Amino acid sequence: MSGGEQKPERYYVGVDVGTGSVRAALVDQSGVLLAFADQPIKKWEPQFNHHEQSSEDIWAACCVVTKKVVQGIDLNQIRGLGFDATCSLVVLDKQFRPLPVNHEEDSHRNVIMWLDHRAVSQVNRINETKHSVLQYVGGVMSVEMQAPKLLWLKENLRETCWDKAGHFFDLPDFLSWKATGVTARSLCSLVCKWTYSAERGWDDSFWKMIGLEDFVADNYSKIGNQVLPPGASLGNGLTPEAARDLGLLPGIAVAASLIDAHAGGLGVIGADVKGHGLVCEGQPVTSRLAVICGTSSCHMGISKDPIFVPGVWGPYFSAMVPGFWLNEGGQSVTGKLIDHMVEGHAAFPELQVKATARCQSVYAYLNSHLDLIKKAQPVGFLTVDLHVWPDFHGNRSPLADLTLKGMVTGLKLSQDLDDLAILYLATVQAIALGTRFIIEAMEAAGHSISTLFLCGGLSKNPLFVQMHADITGMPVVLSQEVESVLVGAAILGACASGDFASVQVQREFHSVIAIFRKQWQK
Ligand SMILES: Nc1ncnc2c1ncn2[C@@H]1O[C@H](COP(=O)(O)OP(=O)(O)O)[C@@H](O)[C@H]1O
Ligand SMILES: O=C(CO)[C@H](O)[C@H](O)COP(=O)(O)O
Repeated sequence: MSGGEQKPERYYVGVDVGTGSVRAALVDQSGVLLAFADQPIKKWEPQFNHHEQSSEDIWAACCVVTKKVVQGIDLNQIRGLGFDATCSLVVLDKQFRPLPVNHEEDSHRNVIMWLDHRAVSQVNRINETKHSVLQYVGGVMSVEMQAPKLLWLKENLRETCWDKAGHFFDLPDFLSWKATGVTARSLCSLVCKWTYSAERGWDDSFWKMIGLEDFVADNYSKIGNQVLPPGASLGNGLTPEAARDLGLLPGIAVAASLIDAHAGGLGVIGADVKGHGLVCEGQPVTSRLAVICGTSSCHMGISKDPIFVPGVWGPYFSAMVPGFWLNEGGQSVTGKLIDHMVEGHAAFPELQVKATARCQSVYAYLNSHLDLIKKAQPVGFLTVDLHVWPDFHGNRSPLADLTLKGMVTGLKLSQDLDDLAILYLATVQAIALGTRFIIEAMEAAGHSISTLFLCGGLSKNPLFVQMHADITGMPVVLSQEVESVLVGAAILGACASGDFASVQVQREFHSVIAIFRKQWQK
């Protein structure tokens, strides 16, 4: 700027709580990520299909990573803070203390994780009601949503948990409460996981029909009766106590949160694609599908009018992009499945030794190993005799059948590194075929999708991205900013501060770094 004072830079902090770790980023006004930190979080699996976490452990990790990313920055320049998180269920008593969600009465473990499948009997009974709210979750409620888990707590932990409970939070809303003391819930969590309607609010008849009339009787105070759009500013901002914990100044704006997949969707779906020759250039944003690939994969497609896709969650109004309906397809375990297949193979110790010797991750090593053994054929052809059915944790979309199991066909007696590499490739291909299956269901119902926008941990794996391009036949776009989920969280903070008028930021905020196109024809 000539002749005048340079305006001080404005910064935003985004905090992303994934399944395995918490990440934070310091982001500037143009969406550039200036600092990044991550920290693992604890998980417990006390019995098969029971997955638990600790809200105190998660908050402590949020504090560690936030302090790290703001080191050396003038705290007065930090204008806003946004959180996103997995859609896990946090249980607190009337004084906001953690309550146990387990038979062992370990109150440290007060979070039922999103992938927990303990409430099978409860979700089956909920689905048998055929209540009209089910139309808005793809026709069938998933065991991973909150209503069946709440019913499980009432039926199984009546005295130790249910009767003492004062607050049930989706994890993203727990974090914004912890930062501000405001118990308002985000429209995103309530619409996507709790059957709330942006247009009609709670449906009393649903909760009465499934045996959770308690919530109606107390006017939904335990699950949320104040609902705000993602990015809305909460109360008076950061409380002095939370500011001390996080290493920030009290009073900075804190936003109503988003679920992690939705923050990723927001972080990539508006990318500026000008000049890349992509078919979606100049087309409505509804021709784009954001795919957020971490422990799970989530397929976020938006539309101007509601589209009912059997087996695909939604349509949800304004749950990700304001004014648009959202359909959310999903595969419950994708990153977790790849890790499971690779780490469980007899040749894994050998792989670890070889990858370490080359200072590579096991996945970078496997990708180069596949390149070596493919000879003249495209790498995808290495699996003509080996196939994986990827529903090791049930099928979220589009079959919506949690009883499905995984399958591998074409196994041989040998268990060397070549076999491991090919099994890994077949798993990645199975996941990409699952994405194609979801896209086909969405298109059959009325979506018209031409381009995929990927983010999340698996988007750092070029083989995973290429297989999505080969198998769907669509170009796959990666954003300049690899940590796009964190960009989504930071956008929330910018919106809460008033610096951005809406979470729908200008396209220039996120630019494209790489495009993967289909490499071979059948
Ligand atoms: N550089 C990488 N190459 C290959 N896979 C990766 C890479 N980084 C992360 N992943 C995979 O991504 C998954 C985790 O993604 P992430 O987005 O961190 O998950 P979450 O948000 O669920 O915690 C894991 O399965 C991990 O193996
Ligand atoms: O249900 C979801 C989003 O609606 C996600 O699967 C869940 O939040 C877990 O996310 P991640 O795989 O990033 O840990």
